[in-house]
Amino acid sequence: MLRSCAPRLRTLGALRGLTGGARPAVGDAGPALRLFSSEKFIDKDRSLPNPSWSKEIRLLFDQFMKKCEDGSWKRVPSYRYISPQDSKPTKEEGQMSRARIFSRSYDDGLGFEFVMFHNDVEKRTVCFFQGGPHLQGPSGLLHGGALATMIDVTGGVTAVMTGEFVMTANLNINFKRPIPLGSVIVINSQIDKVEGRKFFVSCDVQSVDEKTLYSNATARFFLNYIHSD
Ligand SMILES: CCCCCCCCCCCC(=O)SCCNC(=O)CCNC(=O)[C@H](O)C(C)(C)COP(=O)(O)OP(=O)(O)OC[C@H]1O[C@@H](n2cnc3c(N)ncnc32)[C@H](O)[C@@H]1OP(=O)(O)O
Repeated sequence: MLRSCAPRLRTLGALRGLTGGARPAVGDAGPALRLFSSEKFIDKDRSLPNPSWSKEIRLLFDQFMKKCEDGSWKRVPSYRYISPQDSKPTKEEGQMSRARIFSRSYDDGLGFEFVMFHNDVEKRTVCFFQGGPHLQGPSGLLHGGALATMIDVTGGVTAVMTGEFVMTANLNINFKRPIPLGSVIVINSQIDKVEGRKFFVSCDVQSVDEKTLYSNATARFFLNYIHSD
């Protein structure tokens, strides 16, 4: 029986519903923003171009927004918070009142700049990602943990759009080639199989011209039941 994550689940389900089947505005997840608005607080959808986006990621964005016109693809909105309850300044004191989604915790251009598009029929998600200067690992290269985060989130979104609220059970990543910091990469993620509450996902990470395979990964995401006591 789902309890404490029910509101979150409802939200994710509703968000999935919006992106999965609702009447979407062209390429958008429909009125998803309303899910995150309250009288005082409207969380900004961060999966939209901002001045830090390079020409390359903007071009990819435009290409996929066109693919959304027939409804086969949907742009996945992305916010600093995962549910309306989080999106309003929480009543919690101290540090926890500042909790937000890790991959949306940097100012524009400094960290994770990305946009995802999901295809419900093909059960796959494409993420265009541009890693900012605060994600540096070895000099001039993207930190492996930053790439792992994007693989985790992209795979998680692929499962969420197919299932409901998920938790990552494991993530197996092969780092094949270093990724120049600031470059745009393409993360392709798909559901390989679903066994009960387990989603088996595979991802590959390529350069935009598809000439370089930077990484490949497999992951398992679990529908996260909160067992009744
Ligand atoms: C639109 C945008 C929205 C936003 C969308 C954003 C998506 C965000 C995605 C990021 C998500 C995260 O980072 S989540 C944060 C990182 N992950 C975590 O903190 C997860 C911590 N771990 C757990 O909560 C738990 O271990 C679970 C939920 C993973 C599994 O617990 P459980 O459900 O109790 O499972 P349990 O009964 O132990 O085992 C059930 C079966 O699964 C198997 N199993 C259990 N763990 C594993 C494992 N790690 N790898 C393989 N198999 C496993 C067991 O062998 C057993 O097999 P059998 O006997 O059935 O054969």
